[in-house]
Amino acid sequence: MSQSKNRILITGSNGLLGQTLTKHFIENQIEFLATANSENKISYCPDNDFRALNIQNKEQVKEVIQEFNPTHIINAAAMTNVDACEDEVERCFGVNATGVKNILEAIENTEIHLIQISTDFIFDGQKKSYSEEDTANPLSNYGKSKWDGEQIIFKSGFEKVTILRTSIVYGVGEKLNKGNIFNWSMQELRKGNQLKIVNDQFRTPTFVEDLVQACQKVINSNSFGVYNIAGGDLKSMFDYIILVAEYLKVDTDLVSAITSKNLNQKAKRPISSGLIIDKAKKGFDYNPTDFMVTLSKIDPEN
Ligand SMILES: NC(=O)C1=CN([C@@H]2O[C@H](COP(=O)(O)OP(=O)(O)OC[C@H]3O[C@@H](n4cnc5c(N)ncnc54)[C@H](OP(=O)(O)O)[C@@H]3O)[C@@H](O)[C@H]2O)C=CC1
Ligand SMILES: Cc1cn([C@H]2C[C@H](O)[C@@H](COP(=O)(O)OP(=O)(O)O[C@H]3O[C@@H](C)C(=O)[C@@H](O)[C@H]3O)O2)c(=O)[nH]c1=O
Repeated sequence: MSQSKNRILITGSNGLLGQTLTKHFIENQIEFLATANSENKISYCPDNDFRALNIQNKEQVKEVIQEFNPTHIINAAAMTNVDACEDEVERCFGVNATGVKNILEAIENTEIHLIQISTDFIFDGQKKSYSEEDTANPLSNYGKSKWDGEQIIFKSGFEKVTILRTSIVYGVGEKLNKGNIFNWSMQELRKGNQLKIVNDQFRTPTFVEDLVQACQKVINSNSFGVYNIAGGDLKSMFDYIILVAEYLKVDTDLVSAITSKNLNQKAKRPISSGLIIDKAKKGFDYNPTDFMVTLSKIDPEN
């Protein structure tokens, strides 16, 4: 399928990934329809290219897909507040699992390629790093609901599906719901504020533009199956925020190490959930940007 004939439907277009996908498709003149639960929050997305879509609404999902008739759907819609998912269980599973079911039912008997975005939080963190073949054992409702979403896909037997598992997605967006640790820490450290950062959560954070490039490469190469898409380095969040301080050339003593117990987050999180990205590197030439370079890209002073 040639790229110019592609018509991409984005769900969750108001989120960080959804916004960055929208920007990419506008810049590359690729036909798209941006959809989100609430009104269009993206200043540069024309209202003509946007439709409200709640993926929990089965009929609405069917109607929008039939009308737009996409070649690809990128499901970037999710309830991503991990702690809120512990309290709002119905919405969490409704969006993250039933939403996926609704999309799958709407594309039954079509040639539409679904790209589903999933998470490192399907793992329990007992291993340091995870490949696509490792066994899931989610610790939180958020992780369970995203794993349910994956299982609905596996059980459907659909072949034109790609699951991209990613971790701590960061970048620049407008009016975002989910706070972003790197943008936030950059802002706080510049003001000279002291930060307490966990030294017992090890992650492979993902620059959102790398994730968008991965989606485009999946589309170009017709890659199906499960792929990990993340940054290249597994470090504790403390070590990552020290790098932010070094980038800013501020005193690294502003960053103090705490443990997850002190942070007192409601949902249980994996200790180490590194994602091994060799399959995507080999499969479609995925190549994440160096972390320090990504900091200069998200820096509002650049
Ligand atoms: N952020 C991260 O660190 C990580 C994210 N992921 C996954 O990546 C994907 C994108 O995440 P990200 O962009 O950061 O998430 P955001 O929280 O920034 O955005 C998610 C979007 O989903 C939309 N949404 C929520 N409920 C519904 C619904 N019922 N119907 C339609 N849209 C809905 C929201 O729309 P509105 O604003 O209109 O309410 C929101 O804009 C998600 O699948 C997430 O699980 C995976 C690993 C890490
Ligand atoms: C705000 C804050 C965060 N942190 C740490 C905790 C955590 O490891 C990291 C990011 O914090 P968050 O609360 O945003 O992280 P969290 O909600 O755990 O992020 C997760 O989001 C969902 C959607 C995913 O799918 C996961 O991949 C993961 O990215 O920073 C501190 O150590 N100190 C702080 O003051």
